[in-house]
Amino acid sequence: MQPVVLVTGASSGIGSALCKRLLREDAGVRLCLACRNMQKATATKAVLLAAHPAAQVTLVRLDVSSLESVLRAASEIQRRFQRLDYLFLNAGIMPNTHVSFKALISGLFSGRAVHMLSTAEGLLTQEDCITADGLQAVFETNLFGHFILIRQLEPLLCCLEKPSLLIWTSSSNARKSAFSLTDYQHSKGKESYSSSKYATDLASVALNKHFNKQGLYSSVVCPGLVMTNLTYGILPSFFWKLLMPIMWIIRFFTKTYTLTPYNGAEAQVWLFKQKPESLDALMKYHSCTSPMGKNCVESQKMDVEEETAEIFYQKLLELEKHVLAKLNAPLSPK
Ligand SMILES: NC(=O)C1=CN([C@@H]2O[C@H](COP(=O)(O)OP(=O)(O)OC[C@H]3O[C@@H](n4cnc5c(N)ncnc54)[C@H](OP(=O)(O)O)[C@@H]3O)[C@@H](O)[C@H]2O)C=CC1
Ligand SMILES: CC(C)CCC[C@@H](C)[C@H]1CC[C@H]2C3=CC[C@H]4[C@H](C)C(=O)CC[C@]4(C)[C@H]3CC[C@]12C
Repeated sequence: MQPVVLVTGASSGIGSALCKRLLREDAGVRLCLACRNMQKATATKAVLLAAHPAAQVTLVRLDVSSLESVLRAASEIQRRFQRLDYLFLNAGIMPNTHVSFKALISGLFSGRAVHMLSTAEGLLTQEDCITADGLQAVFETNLFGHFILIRQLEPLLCCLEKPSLLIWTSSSNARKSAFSLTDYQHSKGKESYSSSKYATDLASVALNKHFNKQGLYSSVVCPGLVMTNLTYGILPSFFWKLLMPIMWIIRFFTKTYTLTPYNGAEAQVWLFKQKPESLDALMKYHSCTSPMGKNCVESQKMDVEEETAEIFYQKLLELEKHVLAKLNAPLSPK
């Protein structure tokens, strides 16, 4: 039986490149693109089919920042498929981002310049907003909408005979100090992106603890710095034009400047080829690119305590109960 693969945020950037690469790896995969914008999704599907005319590619409408949309998409997916082998939790936002040029300039002359340029530590702040569900938008999009999707799709994901794999797109911008268990939606701070990506790392660790015995595994990837709509949104386009030659030079100092969506998807494609049971729950898998453009995957231990991951997981379950009750929806599908 050909594997069934669902990719959220497949309509552009890393998600779209991932879909192309998965079909190149195995033209028989049954790909489902879960996207909020069906026009963009249809265009991506057409590009995929142009390269692989016999491929099985379907679309499902999914807005991870709307719980109603997540529930609707989950029941549609359950209607279409009997199981899911890989679930790529890739959709994400980094809205209204400001760069601290003061921190950038002083950082460039410090011993931590390369670290700063690969993690953006101390450089970025975001203005977040509240969704129609009453949740912080970055938290709901990057983490919680995906968490509810997983919970709703449990019947398709949990099978002892044939394990399934969740693959979260995290970031090297994920930072423990940006996250707080008492404000896990990051309503009070200005680093909602860092916080939400650290939250994905915690969630992945906790999901492994709770679901490995049911045949479901979870992993985290870092695509590196990739030029996509998300990054182009940070600065005006003329700035990026000026910066591009510098970005290629920075590649000589760090492997994390993967720059193209194709390169950024390296770790996701690598995970697709691994046995879920063979992966280490506490590792993060990084896409890396050499100055000459050669790709590889490197693993690094996450800065996560299992106890914190468990407390956070219990908080997510509480929030799930609360929001589903508000929507009159059952906790898990029949
Ligand atoms: N670019 C980078 O340097 C890095 C990116 N990442 C992560 O990679 C992931 C992909 O981002 P990237 O490819 O860079 O950026 P893009 O903006 O190109 O892609 C983001 C994707 O997520 C989708 N999306 C956003 N919000 C929602 C939503 N509410 N519901 C459903 N889909 C949504 C977008 O849909 P639409 O096309 O409709 O906008 C798009 O397909 C993100 O999680 C990002 O945080 C991590 C590290 C580095
Ligand atoms: C090229 C430099 C001389 C100037 C560029 C300054 C900034 C605009 C960028 C420097 C570091 C960049 C980032 C680093 C990490 C990325 C992270 C992994 C991610 O998930 C999203 C994008 C990044 C935050 C990215 C954004 C632009 C920089 C801050």
